[in-house]
Amino acid sequence: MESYLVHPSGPLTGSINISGAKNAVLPLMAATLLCRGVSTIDNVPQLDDVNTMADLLRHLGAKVNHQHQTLTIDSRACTHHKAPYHLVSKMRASIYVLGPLLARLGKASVAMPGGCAWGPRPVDLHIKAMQSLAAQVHLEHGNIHAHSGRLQGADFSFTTVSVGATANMLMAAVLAKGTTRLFNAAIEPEIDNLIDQLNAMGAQVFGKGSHTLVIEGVETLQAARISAIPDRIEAGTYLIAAAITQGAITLQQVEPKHLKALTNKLIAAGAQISSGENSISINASKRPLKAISVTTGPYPLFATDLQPQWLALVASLKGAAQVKETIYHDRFQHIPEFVRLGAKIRLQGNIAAIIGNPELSGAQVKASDLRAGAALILLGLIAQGHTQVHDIYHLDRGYHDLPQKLSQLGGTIQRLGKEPSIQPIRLCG
Ligand SMILES: CC(=O)N[C@H]1[C@@H](OP(=O)(O)OP(=O)(O)OC[C@H]2O[C@@H](n3ccc(=O)[nH]c3=O)[C@H](O)[C@@H]2O)O[C@H](CO)[C@@H](O)[C@@H]1O
Ligand SMILES: C=C(OP(=O)(O)O)C(=O)O
Repeated sequence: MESYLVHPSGPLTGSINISGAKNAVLPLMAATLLCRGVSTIDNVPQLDDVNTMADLLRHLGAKVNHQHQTLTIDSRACTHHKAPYHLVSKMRASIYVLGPLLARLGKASVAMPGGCAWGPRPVDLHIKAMQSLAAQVHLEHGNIHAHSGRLQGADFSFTTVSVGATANMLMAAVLAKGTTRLFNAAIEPEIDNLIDQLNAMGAQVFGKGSHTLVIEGVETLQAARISAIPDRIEAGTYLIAAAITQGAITLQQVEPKHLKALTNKLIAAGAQISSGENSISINASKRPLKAISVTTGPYPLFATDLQPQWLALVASLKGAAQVKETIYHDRFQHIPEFVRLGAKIRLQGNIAAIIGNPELSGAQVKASDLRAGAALILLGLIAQGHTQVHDIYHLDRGYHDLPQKLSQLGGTIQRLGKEPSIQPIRLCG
């Protein structure tokens, strides 16, 4: 099992480019199933999750080619409707093929993605959404089996704001007969990116950026070309890396407005932030930052995917703060690993109370999931001695060129080879 050896760094400095967003690319890839043609997606990072989705699309009959940062997906021969466990179990986002397969083939059989590293992640809203479009759905032997004639437009209200269920429903409804109205839809930038792609394919989706979406179903869609938006979570991780090391860096190829919730908190902590059209600079070198509390929430609130990294920051600063998680109440598997490094954190329900400790000491730790792994790397950059982060396959899911980008900023993390160890059970990503 490979690991990263993280060397303590001084303040990070310099400039890096941010990659395309994993969480945008995955639904964009699934949506290519809705047409019979050759689709192109630009700004696609080299990530394990992208490879997994490519393998899944190939399994369904597509030809997928990823060169440099461009993906071409030829979905003309997609006739298979089964997304098997060995692929779906690698990545929860595999559920994104449910809507497109139903819309295209009138049938889909997708293994249940199950729970993730930090606790339950239900798919009930995805299923109810498909049922509202007149699909018959039943669960058997760990699979979601769905079939339908042409899907029928309907009104559907999400009881919880769900990025994944909104995306799946959009992809199903664009080819449904009649009008679909979605209430309490997610407004994450990745949803807007998907809507742009669907409309470029000939779909009629209205209300982008609002919680109410109206979809006028069309008979067919054509292949289109779309670029994935910049990865706001990757960008946020590097901004926090600069903050934790009291550095000053610039990120290029970002969308500053997608990062407002984070940059506002960084400013409140005492960092200087300046934004260009597609760049953000942070300077955290002027004075020690203050520990600031955050509460996660759906966009445009503070992203849960930046919660472990923020928790790492406040764990290393003088002062007390709270981190409240409202999206995934159990997303705190990283705390015991932080504690190994000397962090002082008490968890009560979905609130972590932190007393900062600027004197952290390096240790052997384990990435419990993707962002938890990123947060441990950040702590390793400032802990005394070395920190070895194990189970880094999680990081390969979501951080393109992590060692190279950190090294461009003056940090050093070294990928260590496969040492004999017990193979972990890989849940849904
Ligand atoms: C590939 C991808 O884009 N993953 C992101 C996506 O995950 P994902 O799309 O899985 O997350 P959701 O937005 O669906 O989850 C939001 C909330 O809705 C609940 N829920 C969701 C679906 C459902 O059927 N029933 C239900 O109750 C979840 O338990 C959670 O409490 O959004 C999350 C929240 O921003 C991020 O952490 C993930 O990085
Ligand atoms: C949790 C994440 O991804 P996924 O939903 O694919 O597990 C993430 O990107 O932080």
